[in-house]
Order: sequence, then structure tokens, then C-alpha cells
Amino acid sequence: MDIKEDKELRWFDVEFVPEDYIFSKEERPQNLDIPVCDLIPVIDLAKAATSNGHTQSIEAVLTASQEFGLFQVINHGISEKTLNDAMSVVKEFFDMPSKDRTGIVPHMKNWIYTNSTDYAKDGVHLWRENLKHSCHPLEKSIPLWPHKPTRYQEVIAAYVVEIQKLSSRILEMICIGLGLDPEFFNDKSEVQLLSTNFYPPCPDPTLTLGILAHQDPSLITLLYQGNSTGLQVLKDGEWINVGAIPNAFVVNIGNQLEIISNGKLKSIKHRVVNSMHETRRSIATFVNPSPDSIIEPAKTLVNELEPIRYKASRYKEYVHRNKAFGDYTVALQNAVHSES
Ligand SMILES: O=C(O)CCC(=O)C(=O)O
Ligand SMILES: [Fe+2]
Repeated sequence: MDIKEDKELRWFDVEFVPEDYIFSKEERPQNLDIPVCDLIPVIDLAKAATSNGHTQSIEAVLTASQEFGLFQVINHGISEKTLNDAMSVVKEFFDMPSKDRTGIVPHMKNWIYTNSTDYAKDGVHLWRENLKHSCHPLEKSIPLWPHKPTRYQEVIAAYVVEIQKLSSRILEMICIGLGLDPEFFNDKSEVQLLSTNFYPPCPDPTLTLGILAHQDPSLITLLYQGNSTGLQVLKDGEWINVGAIPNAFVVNIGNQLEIISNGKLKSIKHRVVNSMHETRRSIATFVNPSPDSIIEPAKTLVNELEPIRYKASRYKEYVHRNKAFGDYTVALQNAVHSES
């Protein structure tokens, strides 16, 4: 390996996968030779804005959310510059020396950086690094985000403003498709959390995982993955690859929207597999119910033919009970409010 003397050696600078990164046979990918699934719907939001394409696009969003629990959107109105700036500042963050990434008191801050040091499951580590922070209310949150790289706050704030608009638009399409009031989520949802991931190349990706199989605890999640692959979804018992489409967003239906739709929309299991040569970086924004809202099937979607399938639960309690955003869920949820 050609490492300059002044370069910090990092946990992934290894020739073999250390034992505590190897998942059980049932969980590890084993076979990475799976084609990209070209059935996952790609919705053109420019068409959706036309009078002819509107109804058709809503139907496409609904069908995708029912069958796959996931779709991609293109021509969504967020500029390439905003996307590239966000991805490059994320790259800069994960490339900084470890003292800048970790800060001084990692668990008392309003942003949580995790190296691959936290155990993901049964003493096994994930092959990734992660940064999470709150985004709501935005103006109050921004000063609490990482101060390094120096343009982090400015660039990510611009990104989140755009995500707020895009997510409202997608939620509105879903509401219309479900026959709910288009403004159903207006005062009940927020772009609450941003979670960015760095998955370095791995000497043997058949043994490791970037993220374990999970469903998102959100209404929807908007995921920007640049041009990288690695995201897989479980469809009819088989893992399939989600393709990398330049400038697209992957939209995931979270389990809270599955509940509100009384099971009409599906929250799909997904995971991230590693690559031997490619680095993956992703930015996930979780659009969540407001913490105090009660999540239950929408009254208009429950009737004699469609009996109620889920119990009501306060979102905040669900999140805390399940540590829905990892070990530091409570710190993340309280970050902005404790400062006020
Ligand atoms: O990195 C990714 O693409 C996956 C992120 C993800 O699934 C999550 O943060 O919930
Ligand atoms: Fe996820």
C-alpha cells in the first residue's frame, strides 16, 4: 500500500476484513453478482408539473409506493450545483483528520459522528462512517451543525431548503393518490433529520455490510446517492440493486406512511452493500411526522372492507422506544429544543 508518512491510517486501510466486521452467513451479502433492477419506477417530475402528466405521475407514484415502497425522481427542480456542493462538502467532512470529525465531546453535541466503532449487531461493525444531525426548525439548527468544513453549514442549509420543497411536493402527490387532503401533512411533518454516510472500499464486500436491512422510521426518506451503487431492496424475498441515476433522488416509503395509509403503501426493507473499488457517499433526509403527532391509519382509508390494521402511537414515543435513529436518538431529538 502506498501511504504517505503524514497520512493518518484509518480503520479501512486494511488488506483483509477484520473479524469483527464479518456478518453471519444469513446477514452478509455473499453474492454480489446481482443485476440492477430496471423495474424500479423513475418518475419525471417535470412531466408531473404539466396538466397532461399530472394524474399519470400521481398514479405512477402510488403504484411504485404500493409495489416497491421505493421510486426515483428526476427533473425534480433541485439544481445540479446544489447537489454537487452538498456531496462535495460531505466528502470534505469525511476526509478531514479524525480530531475534526469527532469533535471534543462526541455525545454531548448536536451532531453525532460515528466511526465504524459502534457495534451494529451482535458485536459486528458496519463498514461505514456516519454523520447525523437535526434539521428542524432549520434556522435554529444550522448553527449547531459541524463548523468544519467551514462551508458545511451554508451548503447543507441550501440543500435542506430545497429538500423541504421537494418533499412537500412528493407528499402532496402521495396524498392526492391516496384520496387524502393534499395538505394532510402540512402542519404534521418536517424534514427532521439529515444522515450522511461514507462507505469506503472494502477488501471483501461479500462479508460486510454498509447498513443492515431495515425500514425507515419516517414518512418518506429522500436519498441522494450521487453516482454510486450499493443500495439494495428486498423484493419478493430477493435482494435487488437500485440503479444509480445521475442527479436523481431515491424516495423511500417509511413505516409511518405505511401506517397512515393503513398498509396500502409499503415500507420496503433495504440495506447497503460495500464495494471493493468504489467509495459510496449518500445523504439521507428523513421527512418525519412532528414528534407530538399521533400516527394511525387515516380515518378515510378505514372501512368495512379495509379494517384498521395498525395501532395508534405518538411518534416521539415510537422513536424513543425503538431507538429509531440509532443509539443517540434521544440526543438528536432533543438537540434543538434543549438549546431554546
Ligand atoms: O446510504 C444509503 O444509501 C442508505 C441510507 C439509509 O438507508 C438510511 O440512512 O436509512
Ligand atoms: Fe434507510
